[in-house]
Amino acid sequence: MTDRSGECNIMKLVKIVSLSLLFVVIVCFVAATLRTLTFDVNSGLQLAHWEKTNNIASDINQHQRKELLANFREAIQIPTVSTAKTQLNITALGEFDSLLRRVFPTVFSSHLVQHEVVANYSHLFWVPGSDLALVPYMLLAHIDVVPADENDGWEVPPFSAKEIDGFIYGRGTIDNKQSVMGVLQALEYLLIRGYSPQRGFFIGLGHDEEVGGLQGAMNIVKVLKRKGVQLAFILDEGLAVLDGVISGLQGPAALIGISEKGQATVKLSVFKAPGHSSMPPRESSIGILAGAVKRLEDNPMPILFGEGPERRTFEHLAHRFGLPIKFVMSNMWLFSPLIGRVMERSPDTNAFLRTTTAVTMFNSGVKVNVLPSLAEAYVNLRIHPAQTVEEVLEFIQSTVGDERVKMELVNGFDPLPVSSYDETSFGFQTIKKTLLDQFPQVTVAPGVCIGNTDSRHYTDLAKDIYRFAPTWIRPGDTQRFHGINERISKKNYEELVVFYFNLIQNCDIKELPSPHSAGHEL
Ligand SMILES: CCCCCCCC/C=C\CCCCCCCC(=O)N[C@@H](CC(N)=O)C(=O)O
Ligand SMILES: [Zn+2]
Ligand SMILES: [Zn+2]
Repeated sequence: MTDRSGECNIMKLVKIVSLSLLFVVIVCFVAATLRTLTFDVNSGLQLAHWEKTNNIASDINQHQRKELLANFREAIQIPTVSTAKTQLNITALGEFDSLLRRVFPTVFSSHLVQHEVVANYSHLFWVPGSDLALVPYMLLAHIDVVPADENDGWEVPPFSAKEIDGFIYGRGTIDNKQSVMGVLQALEYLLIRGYSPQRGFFIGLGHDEEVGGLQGAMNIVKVLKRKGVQLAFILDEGLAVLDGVISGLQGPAALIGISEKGQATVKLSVFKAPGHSSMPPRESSIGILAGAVKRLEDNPMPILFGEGPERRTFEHLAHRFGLPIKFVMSNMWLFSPLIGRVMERSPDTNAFLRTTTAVTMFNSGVKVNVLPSLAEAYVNLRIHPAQTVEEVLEFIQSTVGDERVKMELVNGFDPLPVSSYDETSFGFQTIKKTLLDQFPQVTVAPGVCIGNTDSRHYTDLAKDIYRFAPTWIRPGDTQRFHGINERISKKNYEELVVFYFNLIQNCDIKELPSPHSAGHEL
């Protein structure tokens, strides 16, 4: 027996020995893997001497400022809601078509622009370039929005486009009418100012993205395939400029989605013979299913942080963290488990770490005194780039661990391929240059888009697909996607118009400048 103080000393000794051992293990691990500890993996990403292309200045006068905002507000006021594949608001989609033709008269009448309506409500524009040797690119956005119920806690009616403190509120303001209107407004102003492109480009506006894009995006892709189109790159909705969202990061970060997570919807069901509620069995179909769902929530999929391209995000951002986080972020190969533990605490950062499991529908029962025969639940999973649909299904089966619960894959697809983002990547570097010219304070990094986009249907047309719009997201804003009080500042909407205005002109360069030449830092 040791006395109380002896016990403490022994504990202290054990702690010291354990810590020393841990230190030795880490050092050995470092030596064994023969890797160099670093502070910055983003150094050297510098390009210079961009061919001058954007000769048309992007200044916006007072009249245009009013005009572009009025056009945007009208777009928000049209409830182009998609509820299910067969439940689209076609009246609103028709109205939206008329709005586009009315507020962008130059786009619809210019001899430089070819336009066709696809699958009744989607739009495809083609602006041929003067230099046929330059491979065209494509800008994507979607017209439809998810439903919005004023009673959920909206400060203003969700289709009112009302302004509060410099923000326009409404469904679609950040997902994704800001891009639809921003791209066409930029093209309208470019054409009015006499622009004609050297590199041709397409614009694709889907009308059913929120329910999978099976009509809009898929038919636009068919049209393009028939024409034999191949694209240099595609830019669609997705990630954004995050300002104050990543804790510890100095300054805002523009995350350009170079991939997007996969998705699976799984139906779980339990069947039991119905009966009188006065003689219930020990377990009901609802009880069995509730248990299965609870086990899924209690046992999240494993943290895979560092095993997919999300690792590159933090390596690119590392130099914008203070010590010691900077050191940790620069050496993800060693510290990713530690970072994962911290990031899983918040839903938006957790989404980058693992395949997420969301129980989104639960149905059963028809009457208070009838034991229901059937209980059904739908689980929506967003698949981390290092996993597949098949692996996710195996995980669900073993976690549920109850043969009475039937599992059925409703639909699913694996994570999308990773697009290039190195110094020779035309699309990535041109988007990045456009961003840095406009927002020099921003750090640009590749990222994984946690939601899905229409661009996933375009993989046969382009090797490089990017998911990004320069929408500024500040703390609290991530919940506005598909949530209440979706909004964008008037200033930010103007910035989007300017971004697309400059991006289109920047794409006219024949090729990227060679890396490491002196000058403008990317
Ligand atoms: C280190 C990272 C910090 C975490 C910050 C979170 C950043 C959030 C920024 C943007 C939100 C992502 C929204 C992506 C667009 C989603 C588009 C969408 O809603 N798609 C639907 C429909 C479909 N096509 O499946 C979806 O359900 O995903
Ligand atoms: Zn969207
Ligand atoms: Zn959406």
